[in-house]
Amino acid sequence: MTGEQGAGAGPGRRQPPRHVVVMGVSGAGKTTVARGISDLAGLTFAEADEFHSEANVARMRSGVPLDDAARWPWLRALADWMATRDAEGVSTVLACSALKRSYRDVLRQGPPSVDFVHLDGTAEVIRERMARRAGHYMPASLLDSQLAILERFEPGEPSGLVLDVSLPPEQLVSAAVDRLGLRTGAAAVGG
Ligand SMILES: Nc1ncnc2c1ncn2[C@@H]1O[C@H](COP(=O)(O)OP(=O)(O)O)[C@@H](O)[C@H]1O
Ligand SMILES: O=C(O)[C@H](O)[C@@H](O)[C@H](O)[C@H](O)COP(=O)(O)O
Repeated sequence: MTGEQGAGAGPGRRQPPRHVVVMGVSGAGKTTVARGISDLAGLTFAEADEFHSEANVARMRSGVPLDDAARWPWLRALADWMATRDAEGVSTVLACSALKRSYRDVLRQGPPSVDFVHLDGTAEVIRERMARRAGHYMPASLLDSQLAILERFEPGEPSGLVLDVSLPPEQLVSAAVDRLGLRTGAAAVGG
């Protein structure tokens, strides 16, 4: 599906594309929720993990956390991806850790506007999910370093939506779509 429908485009009533980043530590449910938003609201989905260099993936696989220097080119590539889709009139939803304010600010430099949804929850719930998840390069041992650097939305930062990871995925998806006003029908009517 493309973002045109999700953006509520109609003849003479074209809405600007929307860009949503579902953020949080590894295992929080970003991929699950971002895919659900894509399916429900018609935004084009991307997985930020797929933008990492081979060197970054090898580093995480070996249990060494990324540092800022390893993340800046990755974040700029993600911002560019959103900006390019925006220029095409396509709305997007990205699953991306975006753990620090400065990382989110790089993403905000891409398209004209970005909405963040933070999937926040306890280390216990997330650790248990990571342990059960099969076939992913990210070792559960890196969760501690992710939680240590996580910066929640700060005063003075453009506000974002915070959702509790312990809710079922469908509830998280519909809460995000409703609260961000992404429902295809609603957007078209409002358009
Ligand atoms: N809200 C949820 N409730 C229960 N399990 C979930 C929920 N969201 C995701 N999961 C499961 O937790 C694991 C991690 O989810 P995933 O979407 O891969 O997280 P992330 O992309 O943030 O690393 C997966 O096995 C997924 O099926
Ligand atoms: O900045 C980072 O350290 C990585 O991007 C990291 O945050 C991300 O979580 C991994 O790529 C694992 O992927 P998942 O978040 O999908 O588990």
